Amino acid sequence: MARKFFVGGNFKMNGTKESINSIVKGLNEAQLDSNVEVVIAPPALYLQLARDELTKAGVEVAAQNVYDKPNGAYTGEISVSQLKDLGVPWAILGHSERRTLLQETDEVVASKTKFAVDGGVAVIWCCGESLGEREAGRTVEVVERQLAALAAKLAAADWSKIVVAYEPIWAIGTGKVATVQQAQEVHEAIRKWLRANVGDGVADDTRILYGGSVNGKNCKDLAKEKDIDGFLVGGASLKPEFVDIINSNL
Ligand SMILES: O=C(COP(=O)(O)O)NO
Repeated sequence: MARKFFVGGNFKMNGTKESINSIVKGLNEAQLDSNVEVVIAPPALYLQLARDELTKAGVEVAAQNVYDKPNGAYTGEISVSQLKDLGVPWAILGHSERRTLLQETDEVVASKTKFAVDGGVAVIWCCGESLGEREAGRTVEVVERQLAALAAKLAAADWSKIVVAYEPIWAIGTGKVATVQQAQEVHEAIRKWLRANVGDGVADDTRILYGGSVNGKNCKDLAKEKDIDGFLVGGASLKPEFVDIINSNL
């Protein structure tokens, strides 16, 4: 099955009602490649606004986190069932900023991912290594460790609700994008791991996104790589060039 190109916009803890309205309006009016699946992830406080204002076919909204328990006494957490109630079909989980700043472990991320998928919310699952791990030649080892923790929780059918995002921590927010070769090498290793440990169908069908200083200029060369199926974009998703990244295959 051909993998549909996928571009996610991770707004992180940025934006106001006005700025998010403006981004959504811009997407509603933009000429977007119809062969691309687009998901934007505003801060949780603005999910309803984005959901209600978004009219563009092929563009959905995502939360930036969920909790892995049913509704209840979990102050401050984000509920899967309430995302469904709001009509939010996606969540970004395991972002390196939550793994490092909030100490989310491989197991916590895997548990949240399984809980979200079981609750009907599809997941952009993030992985990636630190600069120290890359310099020590441990990139693939780290990503495989993260994948193994995820696979241990998932049933085979769950993978159809998962998009993998490889985001080298040293490229996030730094302007230092991975080279095409660096990115393709890790994407190829991820797909190889999926083939060996989950199966051919999941390996062939799972979109693997690259994230880390993607912009309107570097996206085209990255998009040409056989195992790069799209992007998870941070800073540039807040700018008009996000449309260029969505259209990077045109
Ligand atoms: O964290 C990122 C990437 O951020 P930047 O594009 O700003 O490097 N995506 O989730």
